[in-house]
Amino acid sequence: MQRTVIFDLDGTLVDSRPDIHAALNRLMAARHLAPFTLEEVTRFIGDGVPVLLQRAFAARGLPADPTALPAFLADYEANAAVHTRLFEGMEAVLDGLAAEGWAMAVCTNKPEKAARLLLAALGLEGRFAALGGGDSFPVRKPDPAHVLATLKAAGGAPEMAVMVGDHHNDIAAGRAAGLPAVYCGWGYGLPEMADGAPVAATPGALPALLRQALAA
Ligand SMILES: O=C(O)COP(=O)(O)O
Ligand SMILES: [Mg+2]
Repeated sequence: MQRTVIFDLDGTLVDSRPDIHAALNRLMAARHLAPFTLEEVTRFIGDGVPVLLQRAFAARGLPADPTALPAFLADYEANAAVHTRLFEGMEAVLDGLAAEGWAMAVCTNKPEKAARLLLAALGLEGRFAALGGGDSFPVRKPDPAHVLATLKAAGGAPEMAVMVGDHHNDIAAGRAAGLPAVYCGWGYGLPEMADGAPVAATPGALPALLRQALAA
C-alpha cells in the first residue's frame, strides 16, 4: 500500500521567515507602527496569517484590524519567494523519499493561495499529491480534520501515513488523526513542542524516522 508523508510547510520544508518578517514589517511601517525582530515574528508563526496578525497587533497594544489581512496577503503573495528556500538538505530528502515510493502532501496553516504561489515559485508544486492550506477546509491544524482531508486528497490512508512538522499544532493534529508524528528540530517551534514525538535534528535524519514510524 502507498506510504504517504504529510509535511507542514513553514519551518519544516521551507525557511519562510525572512519573507513573512519583511511583509509584516512593511505592514507595520504603513501603519506607523514599530517593526518586529525576526525572533519576534518567529513566535507569531504557526497558527495561520489571521492569528499572526492578531499577535502582531496585540504586541503593539492594538486590537485586530480587519483591513490588515488583505493588505498583508497582497504583499506576501507577491513576495513570498524573495528569500524563502527549502531548508538545506531538504531537496535531497524529497528526491530520496520519491525514489522510495513515498507519496507526499503539504498540510499548512498558511492560506492556500499563498502556499501554492510559494511552491510554484520554488518549482516544487509537482512534488506534492495534495496541498491543504489554512483556509482550504472549515478547520485547520491542530484540528485533525485538516490532516485527514489533505491525506484523503493525496489518496493516502492514515495507517500508512506520517505527519512531519515543527510546531505542536502539527504533532497534535497528526496524532489526533491517528498518524505517527515526527518533529523537526530545525524549525520555528520550541523543543517542548515535540511532546514526546521522535525528533529529526536535520532533514537528512527524516527518512529513517519515517520508516521507523510506520514500522512501530
Ligand atoms: O502560516 C502559519 O502560521 C504556519 O504555517 P505552517 O502550518 O506551514 O507552519
Ligand atoms: Mg510550521
